[in-house]
Amino acid sequence: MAVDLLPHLDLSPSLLALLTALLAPPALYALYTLLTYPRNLPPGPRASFFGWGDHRSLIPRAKPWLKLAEIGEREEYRSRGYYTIWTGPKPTIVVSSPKVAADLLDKRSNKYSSRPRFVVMGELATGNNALLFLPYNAKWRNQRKIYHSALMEKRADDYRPIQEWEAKRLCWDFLHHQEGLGWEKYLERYAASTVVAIAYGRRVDNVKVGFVQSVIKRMEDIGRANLPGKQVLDTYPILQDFPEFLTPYKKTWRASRNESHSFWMSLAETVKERMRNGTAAQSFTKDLYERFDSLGISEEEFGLLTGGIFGAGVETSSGSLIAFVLAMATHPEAQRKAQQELDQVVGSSRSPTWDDEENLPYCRALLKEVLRWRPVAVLGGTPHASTEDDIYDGYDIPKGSTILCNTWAIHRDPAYFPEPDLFRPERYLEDPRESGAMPYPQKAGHSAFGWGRRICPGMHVAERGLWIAIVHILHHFTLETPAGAPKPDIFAFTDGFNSKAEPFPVKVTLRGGEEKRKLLAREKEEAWEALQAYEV
Ligand code: HEM
Repeated sequence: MAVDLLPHLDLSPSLLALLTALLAPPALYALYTLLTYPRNLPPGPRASFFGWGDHRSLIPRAKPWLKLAEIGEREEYRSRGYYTIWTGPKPTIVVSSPKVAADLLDKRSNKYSSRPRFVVMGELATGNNALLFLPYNAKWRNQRKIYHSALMEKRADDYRPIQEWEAKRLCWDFLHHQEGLGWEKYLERYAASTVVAIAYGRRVDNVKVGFVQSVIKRMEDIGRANLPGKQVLDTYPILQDFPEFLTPYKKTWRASRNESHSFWMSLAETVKERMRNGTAAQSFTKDLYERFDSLGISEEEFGLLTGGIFGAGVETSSGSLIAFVLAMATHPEAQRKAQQELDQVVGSSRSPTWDDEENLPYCRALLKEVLRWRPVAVLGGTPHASTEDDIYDGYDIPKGSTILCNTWAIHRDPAYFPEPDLFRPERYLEDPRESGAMPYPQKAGHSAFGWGRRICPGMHVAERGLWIAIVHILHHFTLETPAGAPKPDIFAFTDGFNSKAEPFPVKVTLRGGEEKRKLLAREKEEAWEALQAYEV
């Protein structure tokens, strides 16, 4: 009798049959995969359970990029710049070298532009309709084309006026912050307002309003849910096929999907309402409503596309601006040089404008260095997956592998960025051949916006928004650590797939006297008037 084989467990035959039915398919699948998998994968740390699925215990749930970077630093992987780990039935290739990331995701983007299977966020929570989690398929291509048409470099210029007006409003906020904590909320408001204006043609005067808080919370939840190895369902998608009574969470995620859809559509509805009464400002949502019939998307895709801008753009932009303030508070020399350049080019009687950009190379380099020094999307945003078997550098990378680019490690590779923790905009002005640094394989000089065909479609809008805010702040204020306060810790960053600096106190000093104050007041009034078109 089968039960006698397990004398200590008093299992009834029917329970045993049920257990066998449940466990046999995954066990056979695991065995099949183990036996048929290529042996010649890029080397990686040993996993204890027959090399199977056990690296999750090696990688902490909090800030995994640090441990992943540390493994990449080990003697045996350092020169190669990548290694294999297992967090489920498919291998994950962790990349910490700029060259390898560019070789795979940029140069071979035809093979490396998909996503791993995201059972939770992709299938259950968004019904395979959200661009960020979609595999490389026709639906993804269609959505990507829609984003491209609205956010490409030329179209990004259309959003410059709103970014500039909001930068003036931001300066007004900074004028009223003397020293201490709490200044981040001004940057969060700026980021939310510019991004929401692009998405829905409405501005945000206070980040505490319900719909903004709701999106921020949603993004934090996604961030937490989306870290590698965090979701057992993503690790073992086969669990998804288990009957509903064994997987009650499916119901919860379905409810969450419906609730999200209603939320995104309620935001879009406000645009429709204003289109009806002729008061809608230009926005991505308005544009999509006008072209809806020719777009070939469902209503759910529509809600996720319009909400996606909001979701993807706010936390990333504000986190980058917070990193900028951290850099200024800890590297006064860089701040002084940027201010000198601004004083020479702009003078003190006006604020910088877009026309000044080409004459401000140091400020442009400073923005690049912010994005390099403390990238918000520390693990490259969302991992890529391969859609074909490949051989790289003599190693097999089988179809379906996850490619996890550890941007934190990539941006700290000393061969490309000597003394990587130093904030040094000069890196972007020096000839790499003279400075001894290797030329970065991506044209931008950093990978803060990702790689290849999945590269951030909002990067042009984002860069413009960061640039105009940064030059306004630097031109009008000096940022420093208040007297008596400890120097901020440049390594104190939050967890989540978008990571930002932990709060630290800052002293904000106006660069100039009464004339400067009057200039800021006047510009704020002008901006305020122009922004009325975006008030709801
Ligand atoms: C400083 C600000 C931003 C940073 C650092 C950033 C970074 C990133 C990164 C690293 C990715 C993943 C790329 C990859 O998979 O290789 C990404 C994807 C994405 N970003 Fe951004 N982003 C920013 C702002 C924005 C803005 C303003 C928008 C919209 C207007 C946006 C929309 C998106 C979308 C829709 C995706 C998904 C693309 C896809 O999966 O095909 N982002 N972003």
